[in-house]
Amino acid sequence: MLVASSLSKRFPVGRPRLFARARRPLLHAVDRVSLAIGAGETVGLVGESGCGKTTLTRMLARLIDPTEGRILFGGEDLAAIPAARFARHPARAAIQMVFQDAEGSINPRFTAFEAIAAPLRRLRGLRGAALAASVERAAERCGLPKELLGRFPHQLSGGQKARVGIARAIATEPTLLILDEPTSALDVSVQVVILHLLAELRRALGMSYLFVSHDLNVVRLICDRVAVMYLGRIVEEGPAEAVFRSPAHPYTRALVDSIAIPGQKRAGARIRLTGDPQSPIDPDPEACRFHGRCPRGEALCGRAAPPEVSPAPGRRALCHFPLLEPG
Ligand SMILES: Nc1ncnc2c1ncn2[C@@H]1O[C@H](COP(=O)(O)OP(=O)(O)OP(=O)(O)O)[C@@H](O)[C@H]1O
Repeated sequence: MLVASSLSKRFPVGRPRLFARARRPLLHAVDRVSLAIGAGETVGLVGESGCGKTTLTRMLARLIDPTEGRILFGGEDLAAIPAARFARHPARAAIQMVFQDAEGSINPRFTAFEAIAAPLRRLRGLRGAALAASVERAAERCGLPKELLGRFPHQLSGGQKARVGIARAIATEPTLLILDEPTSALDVSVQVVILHLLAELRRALGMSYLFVSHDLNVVRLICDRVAVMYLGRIVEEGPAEAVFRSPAHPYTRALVDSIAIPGQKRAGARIRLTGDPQSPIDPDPEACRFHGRCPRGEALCGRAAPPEVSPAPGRRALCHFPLLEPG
């Protein structure tokens, strides 16, 4: 349904140069990422802080412009439409985002009703009774009683605010929902309820999800496929269950080793990460980004970009020395 290919985002950093031709250093936040999200599919996106997850999701939702690459959606390359113009594009209603911080993403001066109504007004042109009916339908789907719609964010609990954020995102009946750590600011018990709500909505409305999370156990539970990011690149991708059971990339192995997976024993030695990641500023294009931190790394990894290997059908990893044995 959505196919991103070779998507990159580079930010100029450091002080602007006196001479326009002198190049500023570039921070490679997202580097040649390709990712497909099928209809009705839930794809998880994981990786440590600063690896580029938010930048990638913001490009896919066309909140920021990619430096290069394509985003095919509904037969059109969305990357070719400037972000400023995308605000009025029909696909804007079809791709919606749910943010981590429901509190910060809802205008404190808006009631719950107004927050949910805003995208319906802007993107669907609804007014009056039709607008009220759509707001109430979205709220009801998210388990928000009508009586709460007149309240301001500070008069709502964390769970209720999360429901407002989700209701606002589904109000325009999107086909793709991008969820950026949607439950990480919530208490554990509320997280479970919201995850159930999201699963139910996906089934009822047939949406696709791109689900960004730090919580690998949640990703494993709810995602069909998972993409693992490291320093701007997707280093491994495949069916969530298979990737978590037997990671091919040493970085994925280290991530999986850092969590306890209920009911699963690990064979072989654990991989523990040491050292700091490389700098994302003007990285060496001829080296693996994980080189220096990778326990399987050899001289070749610092000299040659890693090839894409396929450890099994539907799986891919970027590595010179993937772990191909079953975990
Ligand atoms: N506007 C910007 N200008 C310069 N650098 C930026 C900008 N936005 C993000 N970055 C850098 O891009 C890299 C990726 O950041 P991003 O927020 O996408 O990571 P993330 O994986 O979402 O992290 P987190 O999980 O902490 O939110 C980081 O090194 C960050 O400092």
